[in-house]
Amino acid sequence: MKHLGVLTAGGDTPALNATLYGVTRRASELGISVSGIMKGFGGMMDPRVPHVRLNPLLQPIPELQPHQGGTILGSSRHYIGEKNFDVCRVAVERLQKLSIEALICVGGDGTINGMQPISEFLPCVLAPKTIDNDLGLNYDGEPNDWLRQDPAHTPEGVGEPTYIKRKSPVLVSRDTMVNIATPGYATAVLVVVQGVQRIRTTAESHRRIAIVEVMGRDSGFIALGSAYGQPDMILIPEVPIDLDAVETEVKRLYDQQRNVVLVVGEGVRDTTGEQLGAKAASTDPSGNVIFQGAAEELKRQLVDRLGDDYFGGANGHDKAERAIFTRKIGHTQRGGRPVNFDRFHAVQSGGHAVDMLHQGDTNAVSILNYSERTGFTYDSLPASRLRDRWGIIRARTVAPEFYDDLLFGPSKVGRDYLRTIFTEALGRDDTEFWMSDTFQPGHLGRRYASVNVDMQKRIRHLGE
Ligand SMILES: Nc1ncnc2c1ncn2[C@@H]1O[C@H](COP(=O)(O)OP(=O)(O)OP(=O)(O)O)[C@@H](O)[C@H]1O
Ligand SMILES: O=P(O)(O)OC[C@H]1O[C@](O)(CO)[C@@H](O)[C@@H]1O
Repeated sequence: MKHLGVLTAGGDTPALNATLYGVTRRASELGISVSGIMKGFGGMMDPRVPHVRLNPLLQPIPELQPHQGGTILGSSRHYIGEKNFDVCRVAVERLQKLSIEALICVGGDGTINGMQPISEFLPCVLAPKTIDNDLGLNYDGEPNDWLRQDPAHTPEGVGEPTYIKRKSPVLVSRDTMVNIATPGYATAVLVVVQGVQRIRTTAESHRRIAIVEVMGRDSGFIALGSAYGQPDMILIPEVPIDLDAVETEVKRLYDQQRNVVLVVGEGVRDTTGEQLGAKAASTDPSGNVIFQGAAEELKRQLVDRLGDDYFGGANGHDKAERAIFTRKIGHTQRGGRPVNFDRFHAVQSGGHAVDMLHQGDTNAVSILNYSERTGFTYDSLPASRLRDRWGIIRARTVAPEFYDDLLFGPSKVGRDYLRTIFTEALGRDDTEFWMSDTFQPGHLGRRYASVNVDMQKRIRHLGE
């Protein structure tokens, strides 16, 4: 192999450039040229194939910095369709005209679906990324435990098939997980933890209830990690919200400490299965639900239940509406400098993806596993092992073993999982960077220099 392509697809994470760096560094060691395709699958589908040579003379270009958040290639949710083979064949022919012999896609579960039809024509490997930490399995064989009920077999006899998961045959723990964590997750949790700690003291001062909404469409891993910020209650999408239980606990806490901090995953559901934040739902180009606000909806429900009288008098609030406030941590979770854990593993994962292609793997995923005996190790997983028998890849969710719904937080097994990732997630250079960079006087008089400006100058097109 002399030349490979790489692209970044889906939502960005702080560790994408680190993965691109790992790809480029390992490829350079092997004497392989790397071209970055701009803006995910969208760039591949563009007849002019905008691309940038990432290692001319087998040296990474200076714009490619592993500690810089985001992706210098840009990303998109450009939809291809899993069976759109004709379009993919034409796109691959264009890559071949650029002499690209294999492709690394940096992305999440959606990206594997996009990669699937392309892998019919070109060797492809996925290097995982996603702040949601939902790419992987709780245990080997998990997709085989899904059952489908066809509408013909339901009393109504119409509608879409429904899927339910059989109870897991193993006790899930960090040791059973396939791909224990995805680059980007640790940094997102850091941002959430800092947010929760800051919200706490203002909620304490003003005797308020704060509802903090964090990302994670179907998976509560980010919410679970917020436990490091010591919120009083964590609500995850995997466990339907019992509003009576939430109200009782909120009142108990508020009566005692005159402030409460709740963290909610954006995808939390009520007991009917409806997502709180999707009441006025719309979707993005990949078909993912765009949430309107689970925290706002939960606030509405608590305002109704607690009422103005509860907060009046000694607590100094006229209205429940003022006493309860919401904050979305939002896209700050996705940006900025990646912490040491993400940076290190993203670089390794990118390098491993190159080795996988070099060894002849295709339609496979570079994964990070952990066991007490070996520590962290890299492995290769055929993408098909993530699919159920109907071909669906499901977001990995927080296993019941990881969450205690009476404590509204991580269980012992969940805490063991978090410790494995976070105890050494920060490096000394993370704090040094923070100290030296945050109030650097030079920032005051200098405008932000976007890497996009220099990257734009490097873009080449097919035929040029
Ligand atoms: N079923 C599918 N068939 C073909 N392409 C798909 C499919 N699902 C997603 N894709 C494409 O894969 C890319 C990434 O998908 P998506 O936006 O769902 O992000 P992701 O890889 O799951 O990462 P994240 O959810 O963490 O942002 C997009 O370009 C999307 O259109
Ligand atoms: O930036 P966008 O396209 O609004 O996407 C937001 C979504 O992407 C993610 O960050 C990653 O899938 C989700 O947690 C979130 O719901």
